[in-house]
Amino acid sequence: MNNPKLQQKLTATIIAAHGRHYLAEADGRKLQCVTRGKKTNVAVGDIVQITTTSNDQGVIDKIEERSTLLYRSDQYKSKLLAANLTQLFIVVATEPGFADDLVSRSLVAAEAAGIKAHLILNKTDVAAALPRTRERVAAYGSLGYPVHEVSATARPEEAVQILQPLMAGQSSILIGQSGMGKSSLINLLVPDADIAVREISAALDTGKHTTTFTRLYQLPELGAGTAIIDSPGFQEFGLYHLTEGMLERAFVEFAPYLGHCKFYNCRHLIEPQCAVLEAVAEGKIARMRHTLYGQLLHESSQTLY
Ligand SMILES: Nc1nc2c(ncn2[C@@H]2O[C@H](COP(=O)(O)OP(=O)(O)OP(=O)(O)O)[C@@H](O)[C@H]2O)c(=O)[nH]1
Ligand SMILES: [Zn+2]
Repeated sequence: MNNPKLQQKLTATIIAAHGRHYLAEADGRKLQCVTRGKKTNVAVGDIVQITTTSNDQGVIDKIEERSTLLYRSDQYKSKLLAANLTQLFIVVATEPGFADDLVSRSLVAAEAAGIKAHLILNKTDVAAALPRTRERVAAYGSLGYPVHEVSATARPEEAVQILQPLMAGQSSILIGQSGMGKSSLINLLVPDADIAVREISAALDTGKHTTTFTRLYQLPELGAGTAIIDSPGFQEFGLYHLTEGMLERAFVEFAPYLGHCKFYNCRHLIEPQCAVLEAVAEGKIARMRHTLYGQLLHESSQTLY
C-alpha cells in the first residue's frame, strides 16, 4: 500500500463540479480536487491528470483533449455543462407542459457540439394530455431526432428496457425542465443514484439539500465507458457563444437550402430570394424554429466576452 501522504500522479474522471470544487474518480477512488491558479475550465466528464495531496484530495494538472464539449452561455460568459459526451437526451412530459424554446435550444447546442440528440417523452400514462404532446414532439421526430416514449412511474421496467440499451457504451447527459421526471428516470437507470448524490454532496460540501450540481455516474456494468450525467433542471439555455455559421448548420432542416440563397452571405432573416425564408413560407421549415434561429442570431451578436 502506498503512503497516502505521498504525491501520486493519477488519471481520473471529473464526476461532479460545484463552483471551483471538483470531485474526480480514479478506479473507484474519489478525490476532491482544485485547479491550479484560478482556472475554472474543468467540466464534468473531463479526463484529467491529478497529483494527489492526500488520500482523498488532489490538484488538477492537466485536462486531456476533449472529444466534445457542451456548453451554455449568457451575454457575459459561457458555462461548461459536460465534456466528452456522445449523446444528449432531452426529457419532456405530457404534464406539466414543456417549452419548445428550451427543447430547440438544447437541440441546437447538441448539434453545435457534435453530439447526437434524442427526446424522451415521459409520463405517457397521463392519457388526457398524450395526443397533443405526441403531436408537439413529433415535430422534432420529423427533424430526425429519435423520440422514446416512457412512463417512469407507471411502467418503470419498460422504461429501463427502452432506455438502457441506448445508454450502453455511451456517455449520455439527461437534461430537462423541472418536473419532467428526469430524476425519476435517473433513479431507474442508475441504481443507488441517491446514495451517490449524498456522497458527492458531502465531499463537495454543497449543503445538505443541494442537488444543483452536475454529476456523472459511471455504469461499467452496461459496457466500458458507459456514463450517465444528470444536470440540474434549467429554465434558460443561453447560446450566445454560437457563431452565425454554427447556427445555420445547427438547424438541421435548413441544410437542403443552404447555399441556394441569392446572396452567398445571406443571414436568412429579411434578404430577398432567400431559400430558407422561401422554405418557411412554404411550410417546409417550421416558423417557430426559424423565429428561434433569428433570436439566437441576435444573441450571438450580443456577447461581451
Ligand atoms: N404520472 C406520472 N408522473 C411521473 C412520471 N415520472 C415522474 N412523475 C412525477 O413527476 C414529478 C416530478 O418528477 P421528478 O422525477 O422529480 O422530476 P424532475 O424532472 O427531476 O424535476 P426536478 O427534480 O424538479 O428537476 C414527481 O411527482 C414524479 O412522481 C410518470 O411517468 N408519470
Ligand atoms: Zn438565406
